[in-house]
Amino acid sequence: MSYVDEVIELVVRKNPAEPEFHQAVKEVLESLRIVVEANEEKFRREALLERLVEPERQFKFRVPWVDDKGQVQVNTGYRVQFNSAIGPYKGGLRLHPSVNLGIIKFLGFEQVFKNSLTGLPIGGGKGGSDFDPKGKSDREVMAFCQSFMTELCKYIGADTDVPAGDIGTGAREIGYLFGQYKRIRGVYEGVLTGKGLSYGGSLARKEATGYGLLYLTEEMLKLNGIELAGKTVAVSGAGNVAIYATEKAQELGAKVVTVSDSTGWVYDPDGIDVAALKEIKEVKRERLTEYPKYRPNAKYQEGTGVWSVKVDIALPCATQNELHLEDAKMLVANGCIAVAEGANMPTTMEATEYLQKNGVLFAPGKAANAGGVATSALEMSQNSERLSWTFEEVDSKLKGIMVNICHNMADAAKKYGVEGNYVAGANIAGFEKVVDAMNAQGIV
Ligand SMILES: NC(=O)C1=CN([C@@H]2O[C@H](COP(=O)(O)OP(=O)(O)OC[C@H]3O[C@@H](n4cnc5c(N)ncnc54)[C@H](O)[C@@H]3O)[C@@H](O)[C@H]2O)C=CC1
Ligand SMILES: O=C(O)CCC(=O)C(=O)O
Repeated sequence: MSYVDEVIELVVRKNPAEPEFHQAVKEVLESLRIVVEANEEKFRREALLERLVEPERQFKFRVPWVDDKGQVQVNTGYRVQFNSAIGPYKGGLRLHPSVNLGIIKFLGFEQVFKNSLTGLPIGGGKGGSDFDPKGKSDREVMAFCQSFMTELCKYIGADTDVPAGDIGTGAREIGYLFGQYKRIRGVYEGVLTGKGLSYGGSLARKEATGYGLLYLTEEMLKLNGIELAGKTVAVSGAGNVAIYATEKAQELGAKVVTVSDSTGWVYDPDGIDVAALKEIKEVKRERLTEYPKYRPNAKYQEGTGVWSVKVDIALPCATQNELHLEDAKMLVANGCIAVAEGANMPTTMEATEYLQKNGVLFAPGKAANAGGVATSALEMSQNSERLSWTFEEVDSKLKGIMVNICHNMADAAKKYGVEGNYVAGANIAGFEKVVDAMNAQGIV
């Protein structure tokens, strides 16, 4: 059995009931086959792949808090510190009822390669809880965040592990978490990113993942002789990534005609009204059922359906495994030319293969959504030098980083004889730097 297959089997055996983690490992290792085979003896002797798929450390803890009725609630908290070869652990905190250890591990594993691709000195980690902020009062969210940080603060710090937002963790949650860290540890430091602008946040971090996704998409199209302007786009999700992806796509001359949330989706033939979307989701925290009140031509429907619309470009920006083989078939049949992942692992492996085989340009999440964590690293730099950069400064650095990532993934694919396979290119380019740093640091 090949070394890659042995390690995939080991991961499944050692981590049963973690299907998302298996999926992420398979996707990465499959595309590293060419590189691993060329170095098989050395990698095997050094157990390189076994070390890559085993987190350096992981924490699981109780999070008790009191709800508005005086009832004690108990959630489970997680932080997985996956790999620190190239810098302090870095990655978001997800607050969603579906969170379990396997989900956090898949996200942490992806983060290692994504962070490497940014070219910045950040290792990979991820955390979160099965707490659901939806429908909770501000006081309840604060009570949860304070309890969560009371435990988490023992394991993180500006030079060790720097969490940030993810699904369910936005500016409000980051504020409560930061306040509790400072109160317990007594240090004012850049221990979290995605902070508010009045206490150490960076301009453009809020916009960064969505904007970065469009910078990379535009560059990928350009490499293939195609223009973004004038294209029709389907976006899924209606959270942080989806909102700013929609905003930037329209600024660059494309038309976004869909968004979705966990209960339904909107089709707006005139192009999504970003101001209305922000009002509904960021200000009022309402459901997308409200959208047609702002735009009478738009249609709201329960369930899923964004991938059935005829578009040139699809940007999945909601959650993992939201774009299946049947969706990929509809996109191809409707003439879609490119898919770029704003979310983490939103496309199933079968769907990805189908899209690639049918000539659709495919940018994987670890490259396409790296703008968020890259700008978090820029926030860390600003915190270290106690300075704040302008929006334009951060945005132009972000754009440079995304254009670089695009070229690096394209070049790596070409170098290894799989030109145009950006999944392989991104995995290889991310892997090479991590391996180089791991090798230099001995067997750790
Ligand atoms: N916020 C960031 O900077 C980054 C986020 N990501 C990824 O982007 C994706 C979206 O994250 P955010 O926009 O930050 O979160 P968010 O909490 O702001 O928005 C998530 C959106 O996805 C929808 N959603 C969540 N679970 C769903 C489900 N099971 N079915 C259908 N819709 C669902 C929600 O209704 C919401 O509209 C996630 O995969 C996240 O890991 C990746 C890189 C950075
Ligand atoms: O900004 C960060 O540190 C983390 C972003 C994140 O969680 C991700 O890239 O998936």
